[in-house]
Amino acid sequence: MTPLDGTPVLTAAQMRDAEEATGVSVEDLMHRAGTGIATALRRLAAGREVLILCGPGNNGGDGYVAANLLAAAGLSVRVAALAEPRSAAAIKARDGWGGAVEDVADAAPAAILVDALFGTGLSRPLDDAIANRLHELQATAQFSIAVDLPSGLATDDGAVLTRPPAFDVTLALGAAKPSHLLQPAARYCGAVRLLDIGLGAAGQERVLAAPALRDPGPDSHKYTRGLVAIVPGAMPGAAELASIAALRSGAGYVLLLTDAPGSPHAIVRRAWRDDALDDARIGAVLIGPGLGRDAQAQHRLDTALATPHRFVIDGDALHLVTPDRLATLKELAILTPHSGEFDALFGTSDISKIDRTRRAAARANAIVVHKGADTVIAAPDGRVAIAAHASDWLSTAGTGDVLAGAIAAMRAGLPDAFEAACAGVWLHADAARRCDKAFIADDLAVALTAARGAL
Ligand SMILES: NC(=O)C1=CN([C@@H]2O[C@H](COP(=O)(O)OP(=O)(O)OC[C@H]3O[C@@H](n4cnc5c(N)ncnc54)[C@H](O)[C@@H]3O)[C@@H](O)[C@H]2O)[C@@H](O)CC1
Ligand SMILES: Nc1ncnc2c1ncn2[C@@H]1O[C@H](COP(=O)(O)OP(=O)(O)O)[C@@H](O)[C@H]1O
Ligand SMILES: [K+]
Repeated sequence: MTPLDGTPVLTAAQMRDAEEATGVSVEDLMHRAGTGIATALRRLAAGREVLILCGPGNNGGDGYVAANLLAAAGLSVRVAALAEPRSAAAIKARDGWGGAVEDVADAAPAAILVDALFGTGLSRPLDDAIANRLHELQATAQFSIAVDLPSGLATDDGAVLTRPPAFDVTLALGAAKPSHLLQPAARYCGAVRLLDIGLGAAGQERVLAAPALRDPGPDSHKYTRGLVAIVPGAMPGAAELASIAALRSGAGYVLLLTDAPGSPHAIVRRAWRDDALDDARIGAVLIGPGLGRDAQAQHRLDTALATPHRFVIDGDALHLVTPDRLATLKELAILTPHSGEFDALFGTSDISKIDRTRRAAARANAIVVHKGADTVIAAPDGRVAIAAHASDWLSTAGTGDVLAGAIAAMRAGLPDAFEAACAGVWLHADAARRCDKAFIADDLAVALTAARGAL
């Protein structure tokens, strides 16, 4: 049982290919999966009675294998099935289970509920009776665990076919799947842990991992640490938040282009002029937070984009550019749209958030940080990182400005724009986890120092 950070994310089809590529039989893979599940369950159950619900496919097969191993280890375990197993491997797994098989419809509850009904093979909504029974048994359990995926979730796009109960833990077999991370599905998974079954798969999509950042050394000075220039506009508070976030993420110098006074004093303030960005020491320019969408905003944006800097483009600025204009920038820009800004810039579509974000990155030749409770980061070269859920308390004004500042600091210090975007999203999420409920964006910006300190 390991955390998902940095591991590949595979669709159902990619899982099948990866399983085939191992050359290992379905039966042996099922044995590996069942062994991993049984090992995890022994720890999670801590001696309490376990009820494993087995479906007709290989997910159910995994459940039978685990049940058999747990019983052999002396644990109190019962099995309840929906229907007869269908695949050869699942039939063999059921035959290997020596105990009784109860009917899910009238099985008595247990302290530990294990959902091995459906995994990556679910193709349509569950029958109401099955879904209701799953909810009843989960509600009376002390602890609930889903094998591979909570039954009712689609695998590839975060869709909920039938609403499952919210599980405490989901054991992802072989690799994370998009629905472990994408909403609305991800909220039903609880803590997701990976069980290794020996797949060698590595696609271009990965779960976001902690960045490897270098601390300053004896030769460092404020400019080598990265100079971030921030272009404010109609709502100055947003640019102030971004400035604090950039400093507290480790930027050496933050230049806020305003003549309005403010704190902290560590922020260098200078009035905007059309030549304010003519400084080769500038490592990244952030424009968008609180910019407004008036003529002044458009002028500042056009003036800024005419310079050869590395840009982080957020908020209002995303309404004042086109993908075509972005694609002509000299340096790879980082765009940080929330879903409304994303739709305005790239249009709406039904495909998964991962595919939409990847296409947008290719279209604008930019790094796209598609925000939300399931932030997806994509690069034009095809790399994709998906952030594990951070904190629902991030849904408060100004947290996006903080993210933009953190990313700008990373962009000023790192040559690879995708890695910079990933590092900023990681710091922002970690800062949120360090804050109490009902934190405000100012607290989040301050918590970036601790998040940076933990790396
Ligand atoms: N294929 C392999 O080599 C391995 C698969 N593993 C397990 O197998 C799972 C995938 O196995 P399967 O492809 O058999 O899929 P599932 O076990 O998810 O079940 C699919 C079966 O249920 C039926 N079905 C789909 N939706 C239904 C619905 N709403 N109501 C009733 N029946 C429905 C399908 O027709 C199919 O027979 C993975 O999630 C994982 O748990 C592991 O054992 C590791 C190895
Ligand atoms: N429910 C949630 N769970 C986790 N993160 C969230 C949630 N809602 C919003 N966020 C994050 O909070 C930030 C909000 O940004 P944004 O919508 O631009 O806000 P603002 O413009 O007010 O700063 C983004 O980083 C987003 O990913
Ligand atoms: K399941």
